[in-house]
Amino acid sequence: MTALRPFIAGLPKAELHVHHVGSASPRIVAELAARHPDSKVPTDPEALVDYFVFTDFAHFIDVYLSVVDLIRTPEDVRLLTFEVARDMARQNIRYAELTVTPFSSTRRGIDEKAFMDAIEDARRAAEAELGVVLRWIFDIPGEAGLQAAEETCRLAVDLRPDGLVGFGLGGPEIGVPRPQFKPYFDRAIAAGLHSVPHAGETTGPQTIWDALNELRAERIGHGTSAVQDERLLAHLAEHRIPLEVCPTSNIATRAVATLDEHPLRTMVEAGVPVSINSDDPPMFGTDLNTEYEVAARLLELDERGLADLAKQAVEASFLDPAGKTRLRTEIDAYTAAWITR
Ligand SMILES: O=c1[nH]cnc2c1ncn2[C@@H]1O[C@H](CO)[C@@H](O)[C@H]1O
Repeated sequence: MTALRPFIAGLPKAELHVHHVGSASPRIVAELAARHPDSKVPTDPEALVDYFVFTDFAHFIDVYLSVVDLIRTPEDVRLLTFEVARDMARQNIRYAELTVTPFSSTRRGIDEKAFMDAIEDARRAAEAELGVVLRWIFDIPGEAGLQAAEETCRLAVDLRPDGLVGFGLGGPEIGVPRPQFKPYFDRAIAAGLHSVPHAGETTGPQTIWDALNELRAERIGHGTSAVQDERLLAHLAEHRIPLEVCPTSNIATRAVATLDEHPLRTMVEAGVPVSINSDDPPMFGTDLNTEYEVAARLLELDERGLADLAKQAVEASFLDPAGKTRLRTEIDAYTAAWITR
């Protein structure tokens, strides 16, 4: 723990890149695993720590999907979503755009309307009872192909829950070229959704160019390999396209070898807007507060620098202008009070 930890813990924060099922705490995962004993997921929270050690990105996705398989009823969905918000409230996360993969649930037989009701019910309860504002990004699980794309697009456009703001693309990048998803992103964008695909997490900068040019990305999930292409960094900086950076995730999935080699600093020095995120926090043994500590170390930030980072996430969010102003004001007031205390 660093000296900045208490400041970070109380800092009002927004999180833009965090997966729904990937946010399930060990307690919830263990509870669901006990409920569904045919699963290979351990029922003991301690054994889960070992289960969540990944040999590479493909192994991570296998483990992730085994946890996805524990979510089988609308009540599982509602419980998971509300509990995720509870963990956010404990960290003073005021606003989160949660990446939800409805296809994973509907293909397992959860009724699509019941699924939407479950997340919306949890969203309203989280706002009223915990003061956490949730919004959804529906992502295509890339490994499931165009059928998943079609289904995710249909669910997003036709069922469109009130909290839905964005359309994304997750999963592996190797063997899953971004351009094939263009028609689905076109439809989602025409329906008023923001385009936020993952790109450049496990493949090179061309994937990020494809996300920008073909999928009209407004933000990039990860974008780690952008630093391999100076022209791309300049483009992201000039067009103010933020990267959703998740440092510990990149180490856990072995997308980046060590934290000291993480390219966050190069991105910031190139003038690219960034937000700091936890991705799948319990699976990576982290949380957003820890990611802010990591960022403070990599970028050599003090309290004001951290407050600026928190405000960059607000800026990059899909909150309405009044909501952005409110959260920015809260961050400034908190920081001023801390510094003059
Ligand atoms: O870091 C990540 N990168 C890509 N996909 C991820 C990550 N974390 C969780 N998912 C999830 O993996 C599933 C399979 O495609 C999707 O549900 C996606 O949201």
